[in-house]
Amino acid sequence: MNDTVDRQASDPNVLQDMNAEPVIDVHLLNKHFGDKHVVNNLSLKVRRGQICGFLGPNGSGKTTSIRLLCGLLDVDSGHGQVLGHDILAEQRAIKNKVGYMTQRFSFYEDLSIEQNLRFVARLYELKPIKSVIETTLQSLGLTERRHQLAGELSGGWKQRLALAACTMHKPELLMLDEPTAGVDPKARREFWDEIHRLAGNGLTVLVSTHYMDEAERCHVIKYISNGSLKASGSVSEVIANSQLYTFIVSGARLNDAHRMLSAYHQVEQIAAFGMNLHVVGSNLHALKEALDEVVNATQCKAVLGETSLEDVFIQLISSNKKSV
Ligand SMILES: Nc1ncnc2c1ncn2[C@@H]1O[C@H](COP(=O)(O)OP(=O)(O)OP(=O)(O)O)[C@@H](O)[C@H]1O
Repeated sequence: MNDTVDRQASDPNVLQDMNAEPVIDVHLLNKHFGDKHVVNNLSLKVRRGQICGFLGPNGSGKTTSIRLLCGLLDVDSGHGQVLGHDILAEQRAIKNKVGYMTQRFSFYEDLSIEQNLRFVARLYELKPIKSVIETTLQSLGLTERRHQLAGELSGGWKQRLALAACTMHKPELLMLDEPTAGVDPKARREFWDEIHRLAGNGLTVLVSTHYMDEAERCHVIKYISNGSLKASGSVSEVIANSQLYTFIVSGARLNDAHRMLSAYHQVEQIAAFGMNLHVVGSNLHALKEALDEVVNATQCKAVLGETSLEDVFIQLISSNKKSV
């Protein structure tokens, strides 16, 4: 394979303009529901054309933050701009320029793709309606299925219809809330190819996901927990900043190695991956000491590997649980 293409595919930042103007630039946002502090001093900056992955455990406040940024919910405090509009005073202007795909995007199942799109086009008062629908059908490869009922579509085609519906008014910012939950890997890959194509044309995308492979396809990621930003940057920056070390352990007595390693406090994570164990810790010296003892006792082999984004997230989730 061509080296340049390969490098660009694995590092989306190669294609990024880090000097592009910020599309989301908000500071110290807070939102409570009753006595629950759901968004906690959250500051975010996302630049034009970036695909920003929004990650965090269930209930960490991703959906609520997206709704604050879209202008669908009022912030309790904080300030900033989305697409150059004040998030406190100009929510209507923001709503008009944002495409929002909710977690459970719903269609009229007994209407066709085309009829569903016509319904959305009327809501947005898009004109001329016929050509808007034709262009949308064409750009998302839906033309041949235009008469198919939405209720009969597979998960992947439903997502494509949802994407068509939330991009047909030509938003400048797309907010996608777990858009591919329950969609098969091939359809997810196609969906992400489409997201990259849209971003390549200047659309900015904020997308929440629990899938690590999707996080790795983002230009930047923001990890939140309890409504606060805990990690931010490109995938490689977030991994490097975690200062975690990962050893790959293999051998015939893997179960014994697992059991023994569990007793060491310096071993912060152990996870089985096929025929190997991934053993993670933040103190390299102490981790090596533990591994030396276990390797001697079990005749297993331990080699320093690469820390994955998943290792980092598991660490962030567990460290947050300990501090709560
Ligand atoms: N309208 C509401 N009223 C009261 N509590 C709410 C409301 N909306 C969200 N919450 C609570 O706020 C917290 C954050 O929810 P939110 O949906 O923003 O998290 P999330 O990170 O998107 O979660 P998930 O990954 O599960 O979708 C949760 O505890 C949720 O129950």
